[in-house]
Amino acid sequence: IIGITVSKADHFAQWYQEVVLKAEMIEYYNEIAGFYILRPPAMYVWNVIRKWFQERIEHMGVEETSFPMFLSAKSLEKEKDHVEGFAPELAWVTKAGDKDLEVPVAVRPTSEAVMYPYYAKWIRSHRDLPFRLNQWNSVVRWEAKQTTPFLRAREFLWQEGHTAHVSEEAAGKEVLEILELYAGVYEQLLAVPVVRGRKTENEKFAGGYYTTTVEGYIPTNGRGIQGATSHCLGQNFSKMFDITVEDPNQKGQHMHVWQNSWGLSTRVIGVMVMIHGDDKGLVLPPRISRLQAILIPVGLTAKMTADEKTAHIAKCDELLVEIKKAGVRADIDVREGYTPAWKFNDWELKGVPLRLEFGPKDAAKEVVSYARRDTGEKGTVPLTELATAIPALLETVQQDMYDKADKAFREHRVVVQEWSKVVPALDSKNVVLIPHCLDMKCEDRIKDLTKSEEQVEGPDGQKAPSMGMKSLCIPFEQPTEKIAEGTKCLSPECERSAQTWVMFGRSY
Ligand SMILES: O=C(C[C@H]1NCCC[C@H]1O)Cn1cnc2c(c1=O)CCCC2
Ligand SMILES: [Mg+2]
Repeated sequence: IIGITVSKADHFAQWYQEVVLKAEMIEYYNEIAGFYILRPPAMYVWNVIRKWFQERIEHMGVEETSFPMFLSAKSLEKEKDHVEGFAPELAWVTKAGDKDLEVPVAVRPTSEAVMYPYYAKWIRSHRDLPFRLNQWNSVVRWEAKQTTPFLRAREFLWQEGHTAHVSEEAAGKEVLEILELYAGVYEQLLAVPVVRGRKTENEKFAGGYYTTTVEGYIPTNGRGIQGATSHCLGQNFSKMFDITVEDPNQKGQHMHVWQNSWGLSTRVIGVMVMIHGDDKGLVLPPRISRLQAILIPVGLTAKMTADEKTAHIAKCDELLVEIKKAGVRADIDVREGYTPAWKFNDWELKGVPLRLEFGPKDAAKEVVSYARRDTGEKGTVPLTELATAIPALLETVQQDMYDKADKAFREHRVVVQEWSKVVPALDSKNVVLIPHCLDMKCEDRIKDLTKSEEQVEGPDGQKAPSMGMKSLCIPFEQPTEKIAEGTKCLSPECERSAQTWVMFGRSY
């Protein structure tokens, strides 16, 4: 095994591809471009997320469903106004065997059009509300852009929640509850800080009413990245699909239900890899790592007799049993023919949060030596304290990983009130908070005005002029700095008054 051949700072895109491959999270599906195989280390992360999220939405009263993966052109027709933008991404099945299908069917890119005709059938009375279904599945979007593992694939795993409510308030409450769960997936499981906010009109889901989002930050290139979205659809889809109930407030009247839809995908794994990884490879937060600690016997030199070696390994096995009994997902590496140094590199590449070493010297001192994967810090734990010290150490790693990422994001989230300072801030890997008018065209112009000649390596590894900045969100938590009365939108071409602070940045 050779390690990562490029530095994260200098060749981020290549570094990322090598890490996900060599840490055995991903295999390229070479038959067809844009598809990836998720291997056990990645599926383990996804399953921890799924269990955590599933338990909490069940607690909210969301039930699970499974709809067909194909949709008819007819039902897509209903969404035509906002789907046309997406049409190029639709994959179609036109034949079965050697026979053409009478009517071609599309592979679901998302399931609104699949599900909502049945919502119209099932939801009749306001007593059926709130109506809440979620499905865990995969969707296909035939991306034209360069694909990359986890972040942009032509098929990805996600969950898609689709709910119906009697009022805008009830829908709005759930939008935020779900958004907070998405923030929890990032902050509590992946040790990734996110900013919660609302998408601007430019960036929201076109078919919806408003979009709330959790936004991440990649320190290596200073880009923002959308982490997950929770949309209020308003009554747009219930009008398209005629989902009505009798109006509880007006006898004999019917009302269109208020709907939400919310999704989180395997993209979250890519975000975690990009933020925490280093030049030795993957760095996994303990809470989502299949293996939290790897015990490596050391000091088994030629001087030791075979019996002494056997006795030492037996002692290691005892320690492993005790560590696992304490709830730690641990294993031992007794592979023959590999040096401890080789093993250290291999497990560092795979991102195991804690390495434990046990040799004759440790045995004599009645300690286990450890090395943290996130900071490299080394130390020892008395054999008598394994059951408490190892879990505590893992919790410290989890928290320290979060704190480090949170500090990096906070330090690179800067309030800017002079236009001339914007591009320099972006070029210094910041996202910016600027007073903005919220006009869509003004936002488009800002993207053009902030392209800079500086050649940087894009996600595809090619050098290109750095892109202009997009709005990432209107943060719910606004900067403490007030926007003084009469303040104008920061764009040099805009005379409108500023409405609010908007977070802008170069992004994925
Ligand atoms: O998928 C959504 C909205 C919604 N879908 C359900 C989960 C939450 C949220 O993503 C938006 N969207 C994105 N991308 C596409 C479509 C689309 O509707 C439809 C056509 C193909 C590409
Ligand atoms: Mg897309």
